[in-house]
Amino acid sequence: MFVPTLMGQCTPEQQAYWLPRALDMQIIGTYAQTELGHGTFIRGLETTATYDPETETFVMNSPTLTSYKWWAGGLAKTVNYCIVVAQLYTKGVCHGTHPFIVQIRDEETHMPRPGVKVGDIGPKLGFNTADNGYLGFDNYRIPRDNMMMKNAQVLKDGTYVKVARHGKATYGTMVFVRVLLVNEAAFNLAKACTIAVRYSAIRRQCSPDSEGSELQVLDYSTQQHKLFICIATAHALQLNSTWLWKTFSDTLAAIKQGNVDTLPELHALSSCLKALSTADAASLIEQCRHACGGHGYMMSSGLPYLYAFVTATRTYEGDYTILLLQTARFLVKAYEQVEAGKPLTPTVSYLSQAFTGKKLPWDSSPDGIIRAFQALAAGKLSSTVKSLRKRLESGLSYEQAWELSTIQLNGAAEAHCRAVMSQNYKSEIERLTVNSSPNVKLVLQQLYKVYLYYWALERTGDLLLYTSISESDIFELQLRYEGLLKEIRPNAVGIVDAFDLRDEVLHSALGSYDGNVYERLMAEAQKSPLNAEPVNQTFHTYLKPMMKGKL
Ligand SMILES: Cc1cc2nc3c(=O)[nH]c(=O)nc-3n(C[C@H](O)[C@H](O)[C@H](O)COP(=O)(O)OP(=O)(O)OC[C@H]3O[C@@H](n4cnc5c(N)ncnc54)[C@H](O)[C@@H]3O)c2cc1C
Repeated sequence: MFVPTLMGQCTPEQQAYWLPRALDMQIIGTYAQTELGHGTFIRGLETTATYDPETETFVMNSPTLTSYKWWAGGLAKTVNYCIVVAQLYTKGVCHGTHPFIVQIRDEETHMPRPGVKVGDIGPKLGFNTADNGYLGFDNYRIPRDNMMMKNAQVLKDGTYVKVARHGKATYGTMVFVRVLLVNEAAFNLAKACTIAVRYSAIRRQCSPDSEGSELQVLDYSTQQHKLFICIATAHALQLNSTWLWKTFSDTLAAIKQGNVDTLPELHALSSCLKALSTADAASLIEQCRHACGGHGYMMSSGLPYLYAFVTATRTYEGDYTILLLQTARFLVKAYEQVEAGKPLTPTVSYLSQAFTGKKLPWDSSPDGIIRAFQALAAGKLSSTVKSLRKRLESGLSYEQAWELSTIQLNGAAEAHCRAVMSQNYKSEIERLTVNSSPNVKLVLQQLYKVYLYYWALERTGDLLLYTSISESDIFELQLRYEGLLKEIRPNAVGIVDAFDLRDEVLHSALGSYDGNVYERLMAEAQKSPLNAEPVNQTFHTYLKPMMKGKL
């Protein structure tokens, strides 16, 4: 976030000074926005930057305990500079939050500068090799030029000037980081499925008949149900991240031509894709861990580390719920546009279905299922808007009615995102496999079908509400899904090998290419410090005295 923010929020002159220093690692920086007391509610941040025209400096202060910056990566011990988001005061007026470049440590001695209080926030669920830190200021002065002045400036005499431009630059940093996160979710999920699928081919457990040999656990239908959706989702997320990047580039090109119409759609898409991809990846990595039984609980499996890493991405750079609610705001506006007979942008054009007054006829083909997901999203949105309006009619304010409807709004946004992801996944596979061999095409089609069937079966209640699907259709779909798992099984190891992840990258005793699971588990166990001596001191200090009744 440090470098992208320098790119997005600095004037060209500021960039010319700061970017080379950051890119050459002459300075190391982080992005400190979140405080002990506020994360999501950015307007509630309490750190202040008060301009003093006498010295042409900003005076940074942390007026309360809750105003301390909290969480920034590398802040505790590593970085010497920091982008700090603070409430800007000049001429006695608060102009809201703005970013500042703040030197927090001496460039030679690395000592914290006088007036800067910096430290480590302590152990976390994961990320324990990152020194996430806290930061407070006591009348700490920074030069006026260190305000990042692309979007607003404070002149030497303290006059505040807002630079009129639309949010292109801010969108740039935000969407860039979200594309990275969707991509990273795909990459980490691919690692987890490689580990779990390879291990499931090595692991044998139980035998269907008392005489027969034990089965590879990958042969069990329930194991395939746990794992093949993980492979399909890793593909879906990867393809959606490249699609999002392309949509972003197209939007930037349109903005250059003066057309900003698709900006709200891009914002809505990047919000829900970040939310869903990080949440799906985290829960499916946990599913991969379940699929590896007890050994999956070992740190040496690599899975706990992957889970701890990815589950944090659901929270940072926009919490899951908050991002879905942002998408929901866009969807409600789109719904109102359909009502008013106005045209819609491409990813929401399906919403017009909500106004037909009929259930969508069920069609179990892949395109039919995608249309059903769209009908489901349109139906959910429509009933959410009804709830919202009912609450407004009862005399509540818009914000009160909105708040009471947020559970449904989140559901509608999730359904919309699932429909978008499904559609992109299928169309990207079709586009990319035009010249592929029939066998490659077949396998990739099987995987997107797994994704579609899996989510249709997960949402049968909604499908019954918004499409004409019947009990026998669901029964039929379930059988097709189970049949598909059996078709994928012979290729499962080959498909995860195709992620082409080296052992050094997987870092897992269970998932190495050679399949020497038990040898590697034992070798890792030997590294435990407890195995360094035959008798541990605690025996003499505590156990023996207790056993001999002499404690
Ligand atoms: C590993 C990690 C690294 C991080 N790195 C950085 C960093 O480098 N720099 C930085 O500045 N920050 C960083 N963060 C902080 C991160 O950005 C915040 O944790 C995140 O923005 C959420 O804010 P919060 O923790 O204050 O949660 P809160 O905003 O307090 O949310 C708590 C709960 O309340 C819900 N909630 C909040 N507001 C609403 C609302 N209006 N409506 C409905 N529900 C609501 C949320 O959904 C959530 O469930 C990091 C966090 C983690 C975990």
